[in-house]
Amino acid sequence: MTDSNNILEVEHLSLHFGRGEGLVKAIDDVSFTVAKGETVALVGESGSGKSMSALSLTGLVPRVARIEGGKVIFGGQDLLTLNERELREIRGSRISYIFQEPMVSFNPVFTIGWQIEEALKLHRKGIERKAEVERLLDIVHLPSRLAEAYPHQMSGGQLQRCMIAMALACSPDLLVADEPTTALDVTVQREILNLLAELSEKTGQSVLMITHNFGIVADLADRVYVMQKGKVVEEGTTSQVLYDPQHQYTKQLMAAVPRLHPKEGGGVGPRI
Ligand SMILES: Nc1ncnc2c1ncn2[C@@H]1O[C@H](COP(=O)(O)OP(=O)(O)OP(=O)(O)O)[C@@H](O)[C@H]1O
Repeated sequence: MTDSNNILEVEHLSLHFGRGEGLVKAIDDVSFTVAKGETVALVGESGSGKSMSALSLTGLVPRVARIEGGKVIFGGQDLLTLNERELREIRGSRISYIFQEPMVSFNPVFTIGWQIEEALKLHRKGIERKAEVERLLDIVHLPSRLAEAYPHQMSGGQLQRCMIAMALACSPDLLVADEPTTALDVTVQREILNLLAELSEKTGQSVLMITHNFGIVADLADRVYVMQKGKVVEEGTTSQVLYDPQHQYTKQLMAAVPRLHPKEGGGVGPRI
């Protein structure tokens, strides 16, 4: 059923790899929604199907993957029915991704400013690009002079901020952040998470967050879907899931989050 407040509705999505003995149901009848301005987390351990769920929105799954059924309703259309050219239009302009490793997402031989300008050329013709690059760097709290820097001249945290600026370059309706802080050290993780929280609060950006870390969920998400072996095993508002988890797997995942103050108990800690 379509709710006009939802920006994304994934319905009964299934995606398989292999056949027979080697069959892997990477996504097994998964449904979730993201409303306008909402931050939704897909959380689960490695291999639970989070990334495939995020990538299948815009057809970024490996060639050997088979979509076995379901719908991805976005902007009034089912993205699973679109061809590659149509999907390319959506990718980067209406749905943007931030991945774990910012270093591999940038071309080492061009400056950051040049690369953000290229994204603007593709998706937002007719705007003053230099000024827009400055504005985007400012949104992610980077000085405009870094437009002239090359990727190798930046720290991991600065690069991840640039990645976010790049993802915002086309004012996407949905930002998909796939483990955006996993490759960063702890204090930098905190800064990037604060930035994402600020974006969603100040600009109403809808975010789909992929994470294995319940600490991140507690800080950022409005609602949570817990995934295990390709299925959603529990869903609810963040406080429902954190404070009153129903499924044994959710309880185990929460117990696995290291606490800064183990003796205090309670809460999902830590705030990384
Ligand atoms: N190219 C592939 N060929 C076969 N199986 C794959 C392939 N890519 C992913 N899978 C399988 O699909 C399942 C879901 O993978 P997915 O990457 O979505 O998990 P995940 O929850 O995002 O974990 P991670 O955080 O480790 O990426 C896993 O069982 C994985 O082994």
